[in-house]
Order: sequence, then structure tokens, then C-alpha cells
Amino acid sequence: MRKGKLAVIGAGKWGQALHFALSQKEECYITSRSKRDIKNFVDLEFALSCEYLVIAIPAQEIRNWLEKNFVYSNQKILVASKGIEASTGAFLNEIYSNFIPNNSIGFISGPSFAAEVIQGLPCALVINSKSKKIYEEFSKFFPNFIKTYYSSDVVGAEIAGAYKNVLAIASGICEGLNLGNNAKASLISRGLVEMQRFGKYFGAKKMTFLGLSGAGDLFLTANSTMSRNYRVGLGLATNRSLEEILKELGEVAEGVQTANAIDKLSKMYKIYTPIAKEVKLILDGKSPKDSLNDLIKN
Ligand SMILES: NC(=O)C1=CN([C@@H]2O[C@H](COP(=O)(O)OP(=O)(O)OC[C@H]3O[C@@H](n4cnc5c(N)ncnc54)[C@H](OP(=O)(O)O)[C@@H]3O)[C@@H](O)[C@H]2O)C=CC1
Ligand SMILES: O=C(CO)COP(=O)(O)O
Repeated sequence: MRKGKLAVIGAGKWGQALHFALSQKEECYITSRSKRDIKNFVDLEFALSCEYLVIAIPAQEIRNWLEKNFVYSNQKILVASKGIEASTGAFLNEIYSNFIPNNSIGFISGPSFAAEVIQGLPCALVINSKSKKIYEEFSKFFPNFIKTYYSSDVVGAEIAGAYKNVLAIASGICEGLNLGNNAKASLISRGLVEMQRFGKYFGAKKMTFLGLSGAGDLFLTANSTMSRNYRVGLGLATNRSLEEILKELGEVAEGVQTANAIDKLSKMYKIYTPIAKEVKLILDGKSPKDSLNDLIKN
């Protein structure tokens, strides 16, 4: 029996911001592993009984979470995570397809710092789904301060959202090394070309990378200390250990694991991804200055 209509699963920064936004027009519930003092906080069983679910847990945790917790009862799902599974290189839509039919799931993408959404500041986002009905149903829940667009390019949006996190790390490194505005613009624009090349291999549409899900989210994240991934890059440039940076961050920086996933997939399918490769090497201990030299030389 359904206990409610709409619920967010995962009460991290993004889950809470989406819960705030979706509560403007509809009674929206939220759940997380640890109980939080948030209006309409419910237990997992209650949340899972809702017809519409927004899932905002880190990409690396999703498979395990679905295996342990998820029971499909015709819910419609909107995935809010941005990452690629590092252990397998699987895209999130592939993982979810083991649990939920394609025409019942959508993926939200675009430039959206949780800290701004939770203040009700305006933004434009994309709901990507093989089913336009999913877009129509979920977009009705979004408040007036969020404009929603539809796209059927699920894999393109997913790759763009995941890849930009790796490029945000690179951009943070660029800033931390004081390489200047020219270098950062070069890095971001070559990064956009690189993620589009990677996406093309998996059937993504070029236009997705030029719109909100690609350029929009990349320009946002690779230019601001509000981005956790960018801050990881800043820390790496000053030779701090990854462990220390992530401990201080205390929140997920998806680019760290996604760099491993992209490296795995690029090697497997021989895709030329020089920036992501250097980010992975820096995360593994290479000096950022050596990476810069190698990027310029090759
Ligand atoms: N923050 C932002 O601005 C945006 C984030 N995103 C994406 O949304 C996703 C979540 O990010 P965000 O909310 O910011 O991250 P946070 O680090 O703030 O929160 C992560 C959330 O995931 C939950 N969680 C962690 N591990 C597990 C697990 N094993 N099983 C179940 N739940 C788990 C945590 O639960 P618990 O409370 O129980 O510990 C917490 O609620 C990421 O993929 C991110 O890239 C997308 C757009 C914007
Ligand atoms: O995806 C985001 C904004 O669109 C958030 O980026 P960070 O995870 O780097 O903070």
C-alpha cells in the first residue's frame, strides 16, 4: 500500500536541496540511513512505498544499495547522482536497468549547486529518460524557480554529469597551481571536447555536451570553490594527500572514483582521454607539475 506520493532517498546535500524544491508544490518525504531533523523525514519502508522516488545517494553505493534495499513495486524513479561505477565501469542507467524498467526511470542533470537550490535560486535542469511521460510526470513536481527540459539522451547526460566532476578536479588543480585564466579556459574547452569524444563512443549525442548537462554543468563546476570536486583539485595542487582532502571535505566528490572508471573504460575501448588520464595519475600520486608538462607535450 502506498503511504505517500513522492519521496527523496538520501538526505545529503543534494537530497535535502531536492526535497526542499519538490516540497514547494507537493507533500514530499525524505529518508536516509541516519535519522535527520527534517520535515517529513520517514523511514525507508515508507519512502519505498511512494509512487515517485528521487534517489540521491553516491554513485559508488548505488548497486549495493539497490541489492540490499530496493523492492520494485511500479515506482517511478528519478536518479540524481552523477558518477560512473569505478569497480566495473558501469553507467548508472545500466545498474538501474537490473532493477527498474527503462520506461519508469529518468536522470536529472544540469548546473545545480545544492547550496543555491536550497535557497530557491533559479536554475534550469534536464530530465533525461527514454520515456517522455517520466519527464512530464516528474517535471510537474518541480517548483517555479526551476525550469525543466526534456532529453532522451540518457547516456549522454550521465556521461556529461560524471565527466565534468573529473574536469572540475583538473580545473581546481589548474587554479591551485596559479596557471592563469588562459590555461583554465584551455583546459575547460579541451575538457568539453574530451568528454564529448568519450560520450560519442557510447552513443551519446553531441548536442547534450553543448547544453545544460554538458557545458552548463562543466562551466559551473570547473569555475567555483562551491564545487567539492574543484576543491579536491585545489588541495591536490598544494600537495595535500587525497585522504586528508576527502576527510576535510566530509561529503562525496564523485570525480575521484569516476576518474578511475573513465581510465578503465578508455583503456578498454582505446578512447583518447588525456585530461582524465592525468587526473587519475595525480590522484594516484603523480606530481601535478609533471602532469601539466605531459599534457602540454603530448
Ligand atoms: N551537492 C550538489 O550540489 C549536487 C550533487 N549531485 C550528486 O548527488 C549525489 C549525492 O551528492 P550529495 O548529496 O551532495 O552528497 P553528500 O555527501 O552530501 O550526501 C550523500 C548522501 O548519500 C547517503 N549515502 C552515502 N552512502 C550510502 C550508502 N552506502 N547507502 C545509502 N545511502 C548512502 C548519505 O546517507 P546518510 O545520511 O545515511 O549517511 C547521504 O545522505 C552525488 O552523486 C553528487 O554528484 C548532483 C547535483 C548537485
Ligand atoms: O554537480 C554539481 C553541481 O551541478 C555539484 O558539484 P560538486 O559535487 O563538485 O560539488
